[in-house]
Amino acid sequence: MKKSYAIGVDYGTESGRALLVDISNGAEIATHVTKYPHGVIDERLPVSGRRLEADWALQHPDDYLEVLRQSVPAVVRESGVDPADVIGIGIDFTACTMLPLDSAGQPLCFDPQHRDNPHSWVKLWKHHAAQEEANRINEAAEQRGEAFLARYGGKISSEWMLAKVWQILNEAPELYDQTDQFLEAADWVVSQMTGQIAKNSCTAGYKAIWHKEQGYPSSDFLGSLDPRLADLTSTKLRGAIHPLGTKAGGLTEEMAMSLGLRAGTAVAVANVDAHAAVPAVGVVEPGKLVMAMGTSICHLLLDETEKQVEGMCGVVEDGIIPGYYGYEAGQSAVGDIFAWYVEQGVPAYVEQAAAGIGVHEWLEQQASAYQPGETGLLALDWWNGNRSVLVNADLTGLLIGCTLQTKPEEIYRALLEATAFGTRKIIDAFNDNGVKVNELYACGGLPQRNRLLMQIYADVTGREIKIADSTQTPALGAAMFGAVAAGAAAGGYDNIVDAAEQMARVREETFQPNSAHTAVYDKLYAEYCTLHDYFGRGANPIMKRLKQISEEAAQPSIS
Ligand SMILES: Nc1ncnc2c1ncn2[C@@H]1O[C@H](COP(=O)(O)OP(=O)(O)O)[C@@H](O)[C@H]1O
Ligand SMILES: O=C(CO)[C@H](O)[C@H](O)COP(=O)(O)O
Repeated sequence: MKKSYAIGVDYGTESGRALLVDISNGAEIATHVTKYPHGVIDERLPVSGRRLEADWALQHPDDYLEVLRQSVPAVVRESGVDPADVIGIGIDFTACTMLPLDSAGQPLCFDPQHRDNPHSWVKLWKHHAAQEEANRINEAAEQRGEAFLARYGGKISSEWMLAKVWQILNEAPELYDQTDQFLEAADWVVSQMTGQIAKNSCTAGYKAIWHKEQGYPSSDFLGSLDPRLADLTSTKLRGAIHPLGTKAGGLTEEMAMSLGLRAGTAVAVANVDAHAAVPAVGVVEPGKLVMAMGTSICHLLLDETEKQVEGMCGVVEDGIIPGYYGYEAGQSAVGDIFAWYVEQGVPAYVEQAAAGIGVHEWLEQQASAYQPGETGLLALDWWNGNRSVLVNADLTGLLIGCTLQTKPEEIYRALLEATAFGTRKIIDAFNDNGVKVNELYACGGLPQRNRLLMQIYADVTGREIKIADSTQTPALGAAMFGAVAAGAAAGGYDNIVDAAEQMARVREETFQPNSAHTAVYDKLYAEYCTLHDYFGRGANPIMKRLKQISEEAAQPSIS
């Protein structure tokens, strides 16, 4: 029987990767990673070298096209598959990662006239400089009793479209005026593949406060924030929004040539990275929490009903799997915290000792020798703010319990544990509000790299954790949506549930909680909750004040 293939392209924070899979069984035939040439732009703008303020995180849109140009031909070449047998392609992306476009659909930062303006570039999901706008949106929505707020856990995040758009309007009104459309980078890349914009319901629902029946927030509400925003959704956020699995179009001749595929190959509307991972681990029903664990963690869960959960990022009907309400929560930094410690925190002797195996691996080995609680350390995992349940990017990290005897591996262990406590907080919030979490599934880079981390998560949450078989789970999910966009008649699938049945897999080995460890972690978690509430909910916002003092002292030069 003739084989059909699909390609999934996963756009992460640092790199993009393409995965070519066999549609009949999900077998992964070839994969290729392209590091973004400009990486995360958080210090200086490309070309002009202009300095950025704290909390900025930008990207270069051409880096996304570079991933297509490099990684797609590479997987076709390596697999030896006939391009005619590649019937669908899907992409998933970090979100809200957004950019301003001109009337030809091109990024404003490509225009030499605008490129020295930081607001003309892609604002990456972890750009947190719109916290002021997020706070004002939340106050106004609460005062007016806006119904949408409850769907987002009571607070809109600075990571989202409206906060980012409003920051552009506030700080660069002339650039706002020059913008024809603000688009998720995910939708922009699809538009470059197909020659037309087809916005997806996942980013719109989770990141742009769009609702299937109610649409966007009213122009009355937006106008109350700023009269210039009143027509935002009918102008700069205009455009039909399509359900996941929809075919956005076919590859253009030019794109097909550059990718080494056939013109007209079905392209699916884009998806969010973490959300694409859910069907890729075979989760298509309630009760199973999927953790996409990498730089950050996104927690995804399905349920039959729409409930209010404190601090969740959002609940969107059909947002992950059609027919269910999809819930998202998250931690804004996880792997990033460990990376920070490895890069900024360890003494030279650790680097020397780890020379043969890598610093993460050495620290993991050493940290494994400790029992839960033995280090006497406790940390708050807010190195990049708190996305759930406090939804406050002004919060910062904390480590207590250090003595003159504290060792680097103990700090590393405390950081691993802190992120696990952050996840437990999220699980508790779901359970307490009637959205049941019975099983845990993990995917992303971390479960493959750090066994101690996964055991700590099992112990802290008291739950078994199943691990994705694929090392490229979001890309597999994106490829599955590519197969759905192609349709069963063309050799793909008619819906994502059918695709998941054939193409998804988890490993046989799971991480089981150790009940003695869980008992100790219960005590530490109670202490974590005390710190969490004191620094995160208390009337005394110490962390915010420290940030203000630091910003005043730094006197940034951005205009
Ligand atoms: N052995 C390790 N233990 C813990 N964290 C690690 C280890 N190796 C890499 N990391 C962290 O994993 C993160 C990258 O995760 P990955 O899933 O590959 O990327 P992304 O989130 O961009 O998709 C980085 O933040 C890195 O610091
Ligand atoms: O908010 C998101 C999804 O909703 C981001 O896409 C996500 O947190 C980025 O993830 P990572 O870089 O860890 O893959």
